[in-house]
Amino acid sequence: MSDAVVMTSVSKVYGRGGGAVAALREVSVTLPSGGFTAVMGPSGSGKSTFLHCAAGLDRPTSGSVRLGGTELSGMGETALTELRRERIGFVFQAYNLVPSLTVEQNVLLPLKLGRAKVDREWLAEVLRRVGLGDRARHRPAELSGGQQQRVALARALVTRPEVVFGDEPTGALDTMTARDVLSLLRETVDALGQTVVMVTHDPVAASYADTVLFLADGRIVDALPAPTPAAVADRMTRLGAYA
Ligand SMILES: Nc1ncnc2c1ncn2[C@@H]1O[C@H](COP(=O)(O)OP(=O)(O)OP(=O)(O)O)[C@@H](O)[C@H]1O
Repeated sequence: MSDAVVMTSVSKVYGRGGGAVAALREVSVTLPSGGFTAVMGPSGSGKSTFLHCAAGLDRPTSGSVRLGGTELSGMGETALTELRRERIGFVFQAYNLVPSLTVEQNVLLPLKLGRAKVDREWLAEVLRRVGLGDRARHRPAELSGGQQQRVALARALVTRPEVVFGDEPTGALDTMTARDVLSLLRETVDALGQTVVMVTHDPVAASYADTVLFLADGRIVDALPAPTPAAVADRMTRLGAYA
């Protein structure tokens, strides 16, 4: 397995002087290509900061982040924006769909913005995989929350990104719908070899991953392969997350 993301001694400090907060402290980790990694930890442990630094949405204060061999630190804003658009997919808790556009137009948005050619066959396959093959001309308001998140996932996949990053992608969904979306993420890893990195608070959601990384106070303190919901919840309890 090659490496999708390699972080070396990544630190992130917000603010300065007495009010400075160290959100990440010397984090070094390799996220394997074709793997599904979940990131958990107590509130304020640095999960979002980790995801944002790994995905080039935020810059570390020090350390190195490499995506498929490309060093992100030192890249200019324009190059970084282009890299995110072409090589990374995002799924957030809020679906961030454009209400006036159809499902298909929303999914095609990253390609239009990047002036990239549309591969109609791949578009059809992505829509079919997320179960929206017959909804291409619908608008977001005509869809359920779970369906809207599946549109967001299709939009993330359409550029064939090296990594899909999810920040609480199922946070706004009810339990059954969340499982649907998680199964779909799992399937993109198993069937398409997609690399997925997801921040979550939910031990059940984390159990869909190959490995769970645990953050505490800005450090990776544990990694759990082949996670079960019970094992994840147990580690979280030991980190004091549910105290
Ligand atoms: N823009 C910012 N300015 C200052 N401090 C920040 C900023 N963003 C995050 N922090 C601080 O950095 C630390 C890590 O925050 P982060 O959002 O990464 O944690 P998290 O684990 O994602 O938390 P949660 O689970 O509550 O979303 C926290 O102490 C937070 O208050």
